[in-house]
Amino acid sequence: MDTIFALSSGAPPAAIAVLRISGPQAGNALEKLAGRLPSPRRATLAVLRDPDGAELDRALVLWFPGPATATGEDLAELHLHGGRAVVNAVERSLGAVAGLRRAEAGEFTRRAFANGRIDLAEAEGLADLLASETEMQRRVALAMAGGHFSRQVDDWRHRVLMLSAELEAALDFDDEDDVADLPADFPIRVGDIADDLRAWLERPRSEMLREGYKVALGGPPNAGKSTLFNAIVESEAAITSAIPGTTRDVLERSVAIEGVAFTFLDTAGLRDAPDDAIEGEGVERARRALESADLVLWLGPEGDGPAGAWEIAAKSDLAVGKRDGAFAVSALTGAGVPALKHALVAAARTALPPVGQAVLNARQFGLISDAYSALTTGHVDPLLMAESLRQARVAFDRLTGRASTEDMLDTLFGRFCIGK
Ligand SMILES: Nc1nc2c(ncn2[C@@H]2O[C@H](COP(=O)(O)OP(=O)(O)OP(=O)(O)O)[C@@H](O)[C@H]2O)c(=O)[nH]1
Ligand SMILES: [K+]
Ligand SMILES: [Mg+2]
Repeated sequence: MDTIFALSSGAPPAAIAVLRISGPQAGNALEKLAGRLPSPRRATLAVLRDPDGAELDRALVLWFPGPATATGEDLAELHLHGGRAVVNAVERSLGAVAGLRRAEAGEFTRRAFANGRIDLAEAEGLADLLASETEMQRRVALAMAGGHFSRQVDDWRHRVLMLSAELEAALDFDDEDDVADLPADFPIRVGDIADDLRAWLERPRSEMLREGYKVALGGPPNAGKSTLFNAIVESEAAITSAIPGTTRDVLERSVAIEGVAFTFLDTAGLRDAPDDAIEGEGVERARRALESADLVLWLGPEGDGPAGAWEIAAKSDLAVGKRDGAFAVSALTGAGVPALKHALVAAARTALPPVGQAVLNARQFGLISDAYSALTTGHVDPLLMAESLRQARVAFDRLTGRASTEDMLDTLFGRFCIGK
């Protein structure tokens, strides 16, 4: 097993740069640079020297003997002065120690997983935590990284395992030529687990957190969609003009409002007889975008928008289309825009997971669905039921990584930066 090292803090220059070393040679490497091995788990001031004895830096060093460490291996940390040349020089000296090499992306975390320090669901949560950009993403990722979901999966797995064991016992006990019956309370107990799974399947999904709450602006040409879009995303992203049919492609902008992630879509004006084939294609794309959105802001005639759309009375400064039940906004003066944004945040929050609640990503959703299908087949034959229970257990094992493929691990750990 190689010993790996990498810069685990941000890019220099910075006040401090943290280099991590993990693996069987970590202690040896630290001793070579610092002259001696400090007491475990105590920050110690040390002069680091290269193999020729020349001073590299004066640094805080930490020594964590394995296996009770973040990676499950011997681990050392060097807190250096965060200059590019300092980091380069120390990395050069580490590279010269036999058995040491630079870490690949996510390799520290992968070792933590391989050594059972974290499970797969926690690793996924960690990846999301590092990638999180909004307050809401951070909180959900933290809940996943904290093992809440993993504990839940372990509970399901344990319950299914108990049922399997009881079933095996019942099958063994039975006469060879007699047909065994399911224990009486079985359907109820299997159903209880299935109900739990369904509750998780009904939760909002993590893609929604990552991509944000999707809001599309729709309506006839010149309704003021692009101008309102620009006002909401606070940039001149879309071209606006007095010419109907200005917007052709669907334009996307992701922004966070009050800590909630949104993706806004500006679309071509809908009309039945477009000027040309290009506008016609634009109208097609607009219709698809409106269908795909979580919410549509409709800037057209009352009742003409898609079901569930919010009616927007745009250009309120002109006092043309004022009407009840519609948001009056003027993208030109800004009137009504803050109120609209506020209402959007409230709507997004109800559609997004509550604070601190863990959510499923696409992979987890698929596996929970598999387990759910296996447990809702309604088998009364004990042998078939035993097989269903086994299938559910396989899905649970894949969730926490008890059973996982190399491909999947490569994909997951490749998401991390080097040094994590
Ligand atoms: N007075 C006033 N004019 C506005 C307002 N919003 C947009 N306009 C004008 O309305 C015209 C059309 O605006 P756009 O934002 O291009 O309208 P659109 O719905 O995106 O149009 P298409 O992309 O062609 O479908 C432009 O001349 C804008 O300046 C507003 O709030 N008040
Ligand atoms: K226009
Ligand atoms: Mg437009």
